[in-house]
Amino acid sequence: MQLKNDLLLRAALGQPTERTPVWLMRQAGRILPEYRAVRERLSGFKELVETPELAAEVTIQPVDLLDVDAAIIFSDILVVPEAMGCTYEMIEKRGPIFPKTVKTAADVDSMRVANPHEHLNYVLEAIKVTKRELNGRVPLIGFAGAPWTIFAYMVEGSGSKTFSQARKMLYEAPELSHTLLRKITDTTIAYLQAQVEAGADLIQIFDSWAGILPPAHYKEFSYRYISEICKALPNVPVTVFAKGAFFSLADFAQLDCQVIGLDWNMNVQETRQIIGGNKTLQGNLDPCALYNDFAGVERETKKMLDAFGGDRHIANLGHGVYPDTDPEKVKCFIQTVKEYSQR
Ligand SMILES: Cc1c2[nH]c(c1CCC(=O)O)Cc1[nH]c(c(CCC(=O)O)c1C)Cc1[nH]c(c(CCC(=O)O)c1C)Cc1[nH]c(c(C)c1CCC(=O)O)C2
Repeated sequence: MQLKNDLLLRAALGQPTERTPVWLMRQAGRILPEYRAVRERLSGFKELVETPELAAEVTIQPVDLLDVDAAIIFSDILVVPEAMGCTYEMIEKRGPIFPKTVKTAADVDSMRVANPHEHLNYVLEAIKVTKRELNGRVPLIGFAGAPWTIFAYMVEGSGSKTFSQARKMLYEAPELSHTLLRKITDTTIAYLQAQVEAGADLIQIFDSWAGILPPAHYKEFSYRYISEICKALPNVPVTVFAKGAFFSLADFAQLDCQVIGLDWNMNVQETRQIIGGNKTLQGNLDPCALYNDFAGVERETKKMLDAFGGDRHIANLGHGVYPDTDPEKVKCFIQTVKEYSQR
């Protein structure tokens, strides 16, 4: 189906746009009272993720309420370990935990390469329902975690400041680590290809825990698998967002992907120089800039837009929007991008 607003796709592919497209990582979620209303009727986060009609409803909420230029399918990166046999629980106000972690050769052996049509069909259904209900208003972004970030949760068993259990495994058992990363990568490739078949218009890979690895480990245990995933998705624009991976940007310039996401620590001009002119950059306002008053939000957003200079840019935050952000400030960010970037 023809998209009515294809700014995101054109910007990703380096085609001219009348203005800079804008969306927010984690736009579907707790910042919206309308999301919390849906969520409160349910047993928990997983019921929402696993019920395609409800997932579609909250996916579309930010398009209706915030007027963003893209929808991102409501799901989580942790559905992948679950499909492989490592189930998660989402604990209110604390985050995810995995009752059974993956550490030994027997644990790794017990993990399966998931078949997306069998083990993740609820996400594919949610994409189909969302595409139907969006009716071409804006593109739909599909996503998955990078294998290293998924590995980190499976081994650690929860969020962590250091993920020292996961990093320890890379030193103690590098081959076993690769065996697990291989299974995660194979699952992720099949899953993302299925998302594209189901209707996803662009794919984003989240490497949320990129920044905790030393550069050599990053190259060996993360970058090479991301590179493989990009190569397996030749027919759709791909965004790689690796938080904290400033040390790997020269490698990222070589990826078969169209867009590189910047976190708020990354210097825009330096990143552009390293990446070169053939990729689009996405980002990178500090999520905390949205705690400013309205004039401050406007000022910081304009500064960010000036740094990117208009072309080959998708406006976003440097990481997910924080749950206690005032939706009116989010709207101010979006409106400022739309008005100030008019060409
Ligand atoms: C690391 C990571 C996770 N999940 C995700 C990442 C990568 C992006 C990043 O770095 O932020 C990705 C994610 N999670 C969610 C989305 C939905 C789409 C969107 O971006 O709007 C996306 C893209 C929903 C969610 N995933 C989660 C919520 C909150 C759960 C709730 O409704 O109570 C939502 C809306 C829960 C979640 N899921 C995860 C954690 C650590 C937590 C708890 C802390 C938190 O809330 O941020 C794992």
